[in-house]
Formats: sequence, structure tokens, C-alpha cells
Amino acid sequence: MTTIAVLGAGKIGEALLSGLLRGGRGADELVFTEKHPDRAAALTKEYGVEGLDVAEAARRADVLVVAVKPQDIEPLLDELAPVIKPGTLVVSLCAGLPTSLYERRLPEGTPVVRVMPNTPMLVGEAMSAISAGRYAGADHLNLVEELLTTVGKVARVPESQQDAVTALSGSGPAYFFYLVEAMIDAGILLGIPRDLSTQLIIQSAVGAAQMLNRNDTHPVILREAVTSPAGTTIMAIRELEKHGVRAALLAAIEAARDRSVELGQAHEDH
Ligand SMILES: NC(=O)C1=CN([C@@H]2O[C@H](COP(=O)(O)OP(=O)(O)OC[C@H]3O[C@@H](n4cnc5c(N)ncnc54)[C@H](O)[C@@H]3O)[C@@H](O)[C@H]2O)C=CC1
Ligand SMILES: O=C(O)[C@@H]1CCC=N1
Repeated sequence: MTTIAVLGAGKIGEALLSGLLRGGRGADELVFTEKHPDRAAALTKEYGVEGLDVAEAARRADVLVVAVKPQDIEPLLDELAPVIKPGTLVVSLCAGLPTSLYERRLPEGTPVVRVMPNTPMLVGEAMSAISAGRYAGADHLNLVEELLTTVGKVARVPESQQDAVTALSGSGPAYFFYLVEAMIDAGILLGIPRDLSTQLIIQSAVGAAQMLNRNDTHPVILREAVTSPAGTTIMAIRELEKHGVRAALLAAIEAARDRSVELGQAHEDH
């Protein structure tokens, strides 16, 4: 039995715990640590998974999944370094943090795998990208891939691409939610009740996502099929182009990538 400890059971930590349970792992194979006792108690009540302190979690676990905010990593590494068992696999879900940070701060030879997941993990539809650190081998990557496959899809990427991946799929769901929010508001502008506008837009998003997921047609072809000559869609597309929406997306994703790099650099001196 492989015991997995989630260190920091916030949004992503909880999504992982619930996903692994749904995927068939027993509650006795999972533990977590959580700084806020109320939250820890609520999670234990909901999932039947035990909340521990870091030392006890490190003693029990074969895999430690770090899911604290990048800004909270230093105190966690201070706590972990003296108690981690040799050879324990560390899996970092933290935006921006390089495997070299963990390798520097934890005992020599600690295997580290960097992962960028996303919140659709909550519904078993995560996109996770994984990269091995210098001491992580094929077995470690296989184990992480197997864990994450129970909560969505997995891609293997060189660590040098992780900041870009973070900007694309890590933050990606937020861009879609933002778009949906704005489109629902457009319905309000046109006099459609909010409930109906929400239903129209969400079902359009779900249908569009399923068409994209069929993998046999390029998004451009799908968009062209909706865009009739002198019809309604092209009038909307002209406005999107006029307002620079494509350029805004390129700039937004570049800014997210830059922030991921910055989050990693903040720990370079430690
Ligand atoms: N929210 C998202 O969409 C994604 C987040 N991530 C990464 O996942 C990590 C967690 O993000 P969220 O879940 O959104 O944050 P969050 O703030 O919801 O969760 C972090 C949790 O860690 C706890 N914590 C902090 N220090 C701790 C410590 N020393 N010991 C035990 N618990 C501690 C906090 O109380 C909190 O519950 C971040 O590094 C983020 O970059 C990655 C991909 C997507
Ligand atoms: O906004 C963030 O920093 C995290 C990482 C990717 C998604 N959420």
C-alpha cells in the first residue's frame, strides 16, 4: 500500500484527496496536513481522511504532495527537512517552484516531481503536466502519472516548460470562467433573465468543449462552421478583433507565465 500525504489541504489539496478517493483509493491510504484546524476537522468529517502534523505525515507517507501556496513554502520546508524519510517521493503542485528548490532544502537525493494540475480535478477532468527533478526516475514519474490519471489527463513536459504550462492549463480554467461570466452579463444587457442567460451560455460551453474534445477537428474549422456569410457571428467576431481580444489573451497568458517565473525566483536565495 502506498500512503499519500497531502501537505496543505486547500482548494487543490482537497480536489486531489476527493479525486483519489473517487478513483478508488481507500481513506486509510491518504492523510493530510492543514494549518487551519477548523478546515482540517471539516475535511476529516467529509472524507474520513486523517489530518496529521507534518512530522507524523512524513513518518507515515511514501509520497508527500506539497499543495501550499508558493509564498508559504519556506516554513513548510523548514518543518519537513528534519523529518522526511530518505527516499520519500516529493510531488510539488506549487506554481513556479522549481524541483531544485526542494532538492536544495531537503536531504541529498530526495526525488522530486513537479506537477501543474488544475481545478477541474474536482470533476475528474484535470489537466496535469509532470516533470522529473534530477533524482526522480522513471518509476517516480510512472507513479505520479498513475495517481493523476485517476483525476484527469496527464502530459509529461520538460521542467523548462512548466511556467508556460502553468499560464496555459494551470490558470486556464479561470479564463474560461471569466469568459462565461462576461457572456452571461451580455445576456443581461440584451434583456434575458439571468437564469436563462446562464443556462444558454453554460450549455453552449459544455457543447463546445465536447466538440473540441473529439480531437478530430481544429477549433478554426469549428468556429468557421458557426460563422455564416453576412450572418450574426461574423458581426460579433469583428467586434472581438476590433477590441483586441486575441492580443489580450496572448498578453494575459504571457503575464501569467512571467508571474510563475517570478514566484520561483523569490526563493532563489534560500
Ligand atoms: N487553485 C488552483 O487553480 C491551482 C493551484 N495550484 C497550486 O496549488 C497550491 C495550492 O493552491 P490552492 O489550493 O489554490 O491554495 P489554498 O490557499 O486554497 O490552499 C493552501 C492550503 O495550505 C494550507 N497551509 C499553508 N501552509 C501550511 C503548512 N505549513 N502546513 C499545512 N498546511 C498549510 C493553508 O491553510 C491552505 O488551506 C499553490 O501552490 C498553487 O500554485 C496549482 C494549480 C492550480
Ligand atoms: O493563480 C495561481 O497562482 C494558481 C496557479 C495556477 C492556477 N492557480
